[in-house]
Amino acid sequence: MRTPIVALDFPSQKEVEQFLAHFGEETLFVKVGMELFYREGTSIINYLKEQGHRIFLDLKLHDIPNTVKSAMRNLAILGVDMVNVHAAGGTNMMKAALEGLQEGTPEGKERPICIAVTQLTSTSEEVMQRELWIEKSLEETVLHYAKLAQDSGLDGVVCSTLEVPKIREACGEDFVTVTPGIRMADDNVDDQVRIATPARARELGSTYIVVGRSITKAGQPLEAYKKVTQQWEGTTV
Ligand SMILES: O=C(O)c1cc(=O)[nH]c(=O)n1[C@@H]1O[C@H](COP(=O)(O)O)[C@@H](O)[C@H]1O
Repeated sequence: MRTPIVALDFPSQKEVEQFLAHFGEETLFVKVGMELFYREGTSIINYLKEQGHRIFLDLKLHDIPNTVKSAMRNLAILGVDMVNVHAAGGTNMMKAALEGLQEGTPEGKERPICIAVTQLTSTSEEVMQRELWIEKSLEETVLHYAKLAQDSGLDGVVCSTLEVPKIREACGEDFVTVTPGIRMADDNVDDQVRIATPARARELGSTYIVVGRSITKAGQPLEAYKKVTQQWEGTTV
């Protein structure tokens, strides 16, 4: 069964527990980001693991290679399933991230999947060119960063669904594409720019979708989760 990765963008464990209570015994693939991790630290990871959830720890590391390597060694010890870096840190940093993860992964356990953020889904081509002084098109830039990530040995990238077909073509079917910026047709767009529905993400070939507010801010989170999952699985459009 395909499950969306649910972004647990909550201020503390209390709100996480209230949210997860809607799901009863069901285990999810969840994402812990900066907001929650900076408040609760590693205890939130241990709590979610004890409940049987799979975890994407989204801390988007971006620093000098030595610092990223040491940080990744510590994240690997936590036993999470997926971690990420910013591809803008360059190939030496991405290779160092992988080395740190390999060193920190406990004996007999699998190394967490390591992916690189290409261009945030909240970034438009116009802003990227005007503010960041990247002159290429957004699609070319994302594709270039994806190739850098692959050359560095990473398992995949975070990108928008819109860039997935080109990445698949260039990097192959096994290269993981994790796509946030997912919205149901009548949802608020909020701060996202490069968005798509779960159905469109399936058509375009995303490996995983990340869904936050469409589920976490819904009046009935379980219902919202089911609707997203059905579109993502292709049982509804
Ligand atoms: O790395 C990420 O997860 C990420 C990368 C990106 O380019 N865009 C993006 O939205 N995200 C994360 O995905 C989640 C999207 O949340 P919603 O916009 O509420 O669905 C947030 O937790 C973001 O931090």
